[in-house]
Amino acid sequence: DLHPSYLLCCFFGPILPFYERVIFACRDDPCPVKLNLSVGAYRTEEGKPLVLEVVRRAEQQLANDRSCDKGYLPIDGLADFNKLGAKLILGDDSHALEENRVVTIQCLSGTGSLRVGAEFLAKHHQQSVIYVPNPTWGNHPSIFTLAGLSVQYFRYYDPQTRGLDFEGMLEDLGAAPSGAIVVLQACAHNPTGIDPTLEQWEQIRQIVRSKGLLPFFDNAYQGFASGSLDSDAQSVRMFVADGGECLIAQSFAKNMGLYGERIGALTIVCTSEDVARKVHGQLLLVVRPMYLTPPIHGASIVTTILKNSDMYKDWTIELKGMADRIISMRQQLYEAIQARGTPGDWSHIIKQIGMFSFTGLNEKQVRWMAKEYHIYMTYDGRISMAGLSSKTVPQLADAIHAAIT
Ligand SMILES: Cc1ncc(COP(=O)(O)O)c(CN[C@@H](CCC(=O)O)C(=O)O)c1O
Repeated sequence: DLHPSYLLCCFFGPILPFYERVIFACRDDPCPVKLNLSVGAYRTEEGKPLVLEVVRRAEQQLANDRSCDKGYLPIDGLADFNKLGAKLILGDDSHALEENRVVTIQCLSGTGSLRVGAEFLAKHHQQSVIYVPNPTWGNHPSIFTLAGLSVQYFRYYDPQTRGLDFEGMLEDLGAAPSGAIVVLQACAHNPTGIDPTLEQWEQIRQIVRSKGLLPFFDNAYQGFASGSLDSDAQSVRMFVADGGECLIAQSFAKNMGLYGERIGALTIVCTSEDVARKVHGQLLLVVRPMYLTPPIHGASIVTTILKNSDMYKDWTIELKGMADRIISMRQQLYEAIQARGTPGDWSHIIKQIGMFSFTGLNEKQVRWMAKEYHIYMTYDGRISMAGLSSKTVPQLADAIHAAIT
């Protein structure tokens, strides 16, 4: 009576990526003070998931609206959601929007947006090679491979400096075949927490355009990195402003706390209105046999908030509160490590941005910390800063100090 996953492992190798094994190890750990820093989901100072107040108000408004029903949405989702979501990432003054060169369809959060975009590209784009950062979000290779694309990597992280390997990145993008697709994380890079500067983004844009590469932005953390929706959209808007094509996968999981509502959107910026119309038709042919139409509730919440200026403002305040708490956790952890005199330069903890910090701890140290200190992070040394609190910072700093010395 072998567990099904064991059988599958026998035939297909370990079906659980390393971080899911970490999550199960943490779940099965009976220690009352265990600390789970492995999943990119926001937690409050009390360590609890957060439902934004503005989300609760939007849901209340929807519940009271007797005209709301639970009928099928169109294949491309809630029209108002698509329109407002596109403006959120592209900006109110986007020329691409004014020229009707933009196609946006509601998808199943960021992951679904990436997958639908990948399936579309596998079917219609002349190049099936897709370049992703090394390292990148653990799910990217599977999403693109299963869609039929061939995954390659470009250098992104320099373990020596614990910073961006910018020269290596430019060199690898420069060597990519013309037409290749390039995945760019718009902000708050997962797992490194390292983002290019605006000047570096401009150099990336120039090489992408000059080589005729197709940018596919993964915009999972807009507003969550800096606390500003517009600042975190600058990389995307820089590319769209030049009139070229790009794809953008959008998620409201983190920035609106709608993880389980699975609400996101795929936007494709085209070179003309006519191409946009044809792309829209082809996207419907991808979605219909995949999941027919997307879910209504999450889209209704987001639309209610984005449509109402007071709710939108309240959302930006709560969003900045989440981003600021994470920034404060970075500062507190850095100071606690410094106070312990832990060997090495730990300034990357405060230089990195967004949900994650790439600590530089190796797998052996990570496993030791799990065993001896009941602290769980992904084996590549990535910690979710959102999982920390002022109370648990000392526990982590002690564990890091012990693992290093
Ligand atoms: C860069 C990036 N893109 C897309 C997603 C997918 O988000 P959606 O919920 O589909 O909108 C994540 C979530 N990565 C998190 C959470 C989940 C997971 O990977 O198991 C993480 O890396 O912990 C991400 O980090």
